Amino acid sequence: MDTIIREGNPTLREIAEEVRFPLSNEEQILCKEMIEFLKNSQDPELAEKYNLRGGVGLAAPQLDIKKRIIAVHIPSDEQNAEPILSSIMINPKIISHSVQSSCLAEGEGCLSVDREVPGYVVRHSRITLTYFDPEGTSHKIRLKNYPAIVVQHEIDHINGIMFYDHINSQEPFKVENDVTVIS
Ligand SMILES: O=CN(O)C[C@@H](CC1CCCC1)C(=O)N1NCCC[C@H]1C(=O)Nc1ccccn1
Ligand code: NI
Repeated sequence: MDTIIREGNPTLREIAEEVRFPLSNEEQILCKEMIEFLKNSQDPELAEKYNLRGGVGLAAPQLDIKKRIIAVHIPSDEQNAEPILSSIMINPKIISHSVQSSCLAEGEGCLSVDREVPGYVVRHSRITLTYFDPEGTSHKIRLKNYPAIVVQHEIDHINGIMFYDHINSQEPFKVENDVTVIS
C-alpha cells in the first residue's frame, strides 16, 4: 500500500470505471487490502513501522486503479470502541443532499498530496447515498457531519476531483454565512 500515487499522476484526474458484479478475485482482494491499509495506518505501531500516514478513507484511484471503489474506516474517539463507520463502497452514488453545507475547521489533507493546502473545503452537510458491498448487495445510507465529509472526499477521488479544487483561492477561509464549520 505504499503504492499510493501522488498528485501529478494523471490517474487522479480521471473518471474511474463502474465495477461489474460478481467481483473478480483480484477485486475482492483489493477491497480487503484497502480496509486493512486504513486499519493498519491508524495503528500507531504499524504506522510507525511502515511509515504510514494515518488515513480514514482511501479511493482505488489513489492506488492507480481506475475503479469506483472507496474504503472508509473512521475510528470512534473512545479507545477500542467500534469504528463510527467502516465500509467498502462500490459504485457509490450521492442520490440527494442537504442544502446546508459544512467544512472541517482544520481544512482537509490527502494521502496523495504531500503538502499543506490551507482553506475551507465546503461540502454537503448531509448526504443520502447508494452503493454496493463486495457481495453485490445494494445499500442506501444517510450520513452527516464528519462521515459525510470523508465519503464526499472519497467520491471526489473516483471523479478526478482533489480537495483543493473546492478551496476559494481568493479567500481560502471565506465562508458563506450558512456554512457549518465542524471542529
Ligand atoms: O482520499 C483519502 N485520503 O486522502 C485520506 C484522507 C481522507 C480525509 C481527509 C479529509 C476528509 C477525509 C486522510 O485520512 N487524511 N488526509 C491526510 C493526512 C491525514 C489523514 C487523516 O485525516 N487521518 C485521520 C483523521 C482522523 C482520524 C485518524 N486519521
Ligand atoms: Ni484523498
